[in-house]
Amino acid sequence: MTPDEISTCHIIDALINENRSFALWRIPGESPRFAMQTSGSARLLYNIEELDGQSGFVIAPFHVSEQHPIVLIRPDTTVVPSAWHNRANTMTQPCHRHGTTVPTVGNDKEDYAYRFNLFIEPLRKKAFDKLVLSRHQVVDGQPLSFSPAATFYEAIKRYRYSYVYLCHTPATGTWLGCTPEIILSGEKGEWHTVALAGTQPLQDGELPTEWDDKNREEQEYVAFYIRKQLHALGIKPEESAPSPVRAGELAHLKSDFSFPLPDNRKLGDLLKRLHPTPAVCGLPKEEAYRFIRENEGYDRSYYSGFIGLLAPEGRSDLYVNLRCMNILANTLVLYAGGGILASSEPESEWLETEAKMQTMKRLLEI
Ligand SMILES: C=C(O[C@H]1C=CC=C(C(=O)O)[C@@H]1O)C(=O)O
Repeated sequence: MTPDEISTCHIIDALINENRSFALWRIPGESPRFAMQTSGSARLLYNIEELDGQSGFVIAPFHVSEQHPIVLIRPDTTVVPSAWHNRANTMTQPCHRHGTTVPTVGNDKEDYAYRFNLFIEPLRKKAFDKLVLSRHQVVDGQPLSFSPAATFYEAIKRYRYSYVYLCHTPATGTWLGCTPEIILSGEKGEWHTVALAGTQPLQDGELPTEWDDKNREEQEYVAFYIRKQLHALGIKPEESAPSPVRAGELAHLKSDFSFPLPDNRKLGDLLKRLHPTPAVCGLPKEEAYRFIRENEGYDRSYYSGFIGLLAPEGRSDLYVNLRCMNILANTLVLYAGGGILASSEPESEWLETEAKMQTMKRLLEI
């Protein structure tokens, strides 16, 4: 890192310790951007539609609750403050990191196998077409020198094709992630979303050319759902055929949807329709959502929610919060999941969640 980057990292880590509301993010192919709210508190919302007409940096959970509200940072500065500089330099160790509570129930292979059996049963009985089963892993004992900001800078170098962010608010605590999945991006009359699903490792660093039926089917469920949601709004999107894309050391199948929007002040309504797509939830949606919340055995918190800049008057870039971690004092909570179909095998699904968690672990060298 350059001396400038090192000093920026000290400042950003100090902002976390001071419990400020800010976000640092990098859209693929662009330079990092920063936004912070210095006066007043970030806005807490309890309904996705309330995002209509709002602008700011959003962090929304998988399931909105009192404990996990939608948080909207309304930035009044986009420059990393230098006023913290001296203070940051005199700090010898991080203070308590504010955050959400650590989910405590099961994160091991045995628990995953138990949950897998709960999920596969209704899939085999055709009560669901698809369900996404996720898990978390608690990593304790981070060295005092662990720097969220330095991890962000490492991530932007390593993951060129992912959206990388570091965000802190008093309500959400600190989150960092590297996600490949857009939920909604665009400006003026040109909007974009994607159907992303199906996973394989890169083969000798290259995108795989062969995709089996299970992966194709998994991705088609997401595409089907997005098509249906857009059609219900009278939108006829242009849709590309699925093709493989990179996400770190993994590859997924993705199809792109491009469409105009009659009213950019209704982005909350559209997000409410899209979230959660079958890339993180399942089909049929409402039943799958309920099933996951009742049977997954833990609260996903902000994992598999969405995150990013909402700007109805400018450009919005919102992503599904995947390949992420919640950074707590001395503890990290990592998250990953995968789509389960009736044909899924527990061992390969487990290995897929392990591979997805590696996206964060590689940054920690653990
Ligand atoms: C749910 C996750 O990934 C989704 C996105 C791409 C591929 C997926 C899959 O193959 O299962 C998942 O739907 C995750 O990373 O935790």
